[in-house]
Amino acid sequence: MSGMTRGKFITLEGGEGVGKSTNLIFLQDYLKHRRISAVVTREPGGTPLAEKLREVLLAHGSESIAPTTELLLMFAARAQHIRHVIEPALARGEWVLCDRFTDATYAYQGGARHMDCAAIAWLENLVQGSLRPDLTLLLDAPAEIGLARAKGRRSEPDRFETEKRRFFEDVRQAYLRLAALHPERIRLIAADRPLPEVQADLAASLSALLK
Ligand SMILES: Nc1ncnc2c1ncn2[C@@H]1O[C@H](COP(=O)(O)OP(=O)(O)OP(=O)(O)O)[C@@H](O)[C@H]1O
Ligand SMILES: Cc1cn([C@H]2C[C@H](O)[C@@H](COP(=O)(O)O)O2)c(=O)[nH]c1=O
Repeated sequence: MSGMTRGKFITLEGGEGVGKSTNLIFLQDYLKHRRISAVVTREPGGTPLAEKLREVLLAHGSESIAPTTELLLMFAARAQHIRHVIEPALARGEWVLCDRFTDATYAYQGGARHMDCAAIAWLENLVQGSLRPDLTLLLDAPAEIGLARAKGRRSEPDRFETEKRRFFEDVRQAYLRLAALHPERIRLIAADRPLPEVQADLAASLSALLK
């Protein structure tokens, strides 16, 4: 048996354009300065097959994707990601910084598509076993702020980004309910502030795990 200490699993969550990708890079640098190697990855995606599923999930196609199909594809991608990227990295003692994970499924498929949360919980147990994030950093901002930031960045909105405003408000409320339900794991961080302020809070949250 190896005496290797298992790495920590950190997820970043929040609605569209709140700053997850930007701040993942910041957190990777923060850890690097403390000599902690971290794998940065994302969902849906993170392996070649999971990235193909991401393309299917985000593309506009002639055939609409049923909510159940969407839910199952999210978990199919996650199963690959856990098996080929997340678990091996944690077992090697590396940290994993992941742009979205299962809280996104509760927020988008549960909160906004109104899929049954008990079904999501069943799939979560099937696909993840006992794997849960050690810490989740939830970036919170009014939907219109995140959508405006995302619009400024990309020319073509993806399948989710063309949903109606109500969808993103439901996503935000579902995330806030998750934060209230799991205060021991989820740190709520106001993302509608200048980046240095957001990053000071992120660093403080992460530093608690380094003690
Ligand atoms: N606190 C902030 N203040 C102002 N602009 C910000 C802030 N954080 C991020 N941005 C900018 O907003 C845009 C979206 O940020 P980013 O791509 O990191 O968001 P995201 O949450 O990863 O988006 P998506 O959900 O679409 O993947 C980028 O142009 C980024 O530079
Ligand atoms: C993991 C996960 C993601 N989604 C949605 C949320 C976003 O709209 C897209 C991913 O694109 P982004 O670049 O991260 O914004 O997928 C979801 O609906 N359910 C999930 O479990």
